[in-house]
Amino acid sequence: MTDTKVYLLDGGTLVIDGFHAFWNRGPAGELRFPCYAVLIEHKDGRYIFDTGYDHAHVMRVLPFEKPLQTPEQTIPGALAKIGLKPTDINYVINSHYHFDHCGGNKHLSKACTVCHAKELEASTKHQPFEHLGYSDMTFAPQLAKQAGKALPPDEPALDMYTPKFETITGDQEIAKGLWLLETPGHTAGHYSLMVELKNRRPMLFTADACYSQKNMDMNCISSFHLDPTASLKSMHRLKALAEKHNAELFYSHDPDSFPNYVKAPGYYS
Ligand SMILES: Cc1ncc2c(c1O)COC2=O
Ligand SMILES: [Zn+2]
Ligand SMILES: [Zn+2]
Repeated sequence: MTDTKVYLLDGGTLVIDGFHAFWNRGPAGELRFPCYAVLIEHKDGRYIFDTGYDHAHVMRVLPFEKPLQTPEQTIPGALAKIGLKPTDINYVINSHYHFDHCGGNKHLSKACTVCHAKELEASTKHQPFEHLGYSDMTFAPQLAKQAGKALPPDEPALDMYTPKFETITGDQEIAKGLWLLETPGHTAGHYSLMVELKNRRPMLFTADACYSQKNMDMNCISSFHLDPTASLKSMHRLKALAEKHNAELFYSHDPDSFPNYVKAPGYYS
């Protein structure tokens, strides 16, 4: 059996204010942080966990987040760096459907889509204050049309149901050693991912349940959440899971840790 490999695909950066990164703590001021996708080469297929943001979408809807993204930091560009095409991806799993985690889904036309049932529902039926988060609906054009949500005028729409769109609930081992773990609060159906590997400690990808090591150390959640209390509980769950499984935590938006992460074409196995 080929060993599972994990590639981190650099997706460029965005800017938010320090009071968004560290809710009600700050300090204020621009904080530029990384976005990335996780590619897992597994014996059962190629999985991508989160797909970063679409530059054109951010410039249209949230230009104040000052996106910086080179062609190599798009999903097609990042995959090309390791000799793959978007159509080589068999599964795309989103931790949640905020625009900075699903902007690249539209390229993955041959991938089965997997998400938490509550997250799919939230993508069109959410609180008014979540409208910016759920502003990129290119991962689910059919749902966007039904909900009267905007889609880009000038690009071919993905068929979200081809080859398959699957919703799940609860903690699930979706393939040997690939664990989706419920960490709600930031959004209704937020998932974190733990990958068990042959030659190193498990990798526990927090997604937006914890932006950075500093958030964890300060016991301080980020902003943009649906339920702050649940969000804090999920951050504590991640800390406990990391201790229980001796897993290494990989944060979604940590400008201090990200430079030390091995990025594609390098990989973890
Ligand atoms: C990076 C970022 N910026 C804005 C929002 C989110 C983000 O992750 C989620 O909901 C928002 O309004
Ligand atoms: Zn988010
Ligand atoms: Zn995010």
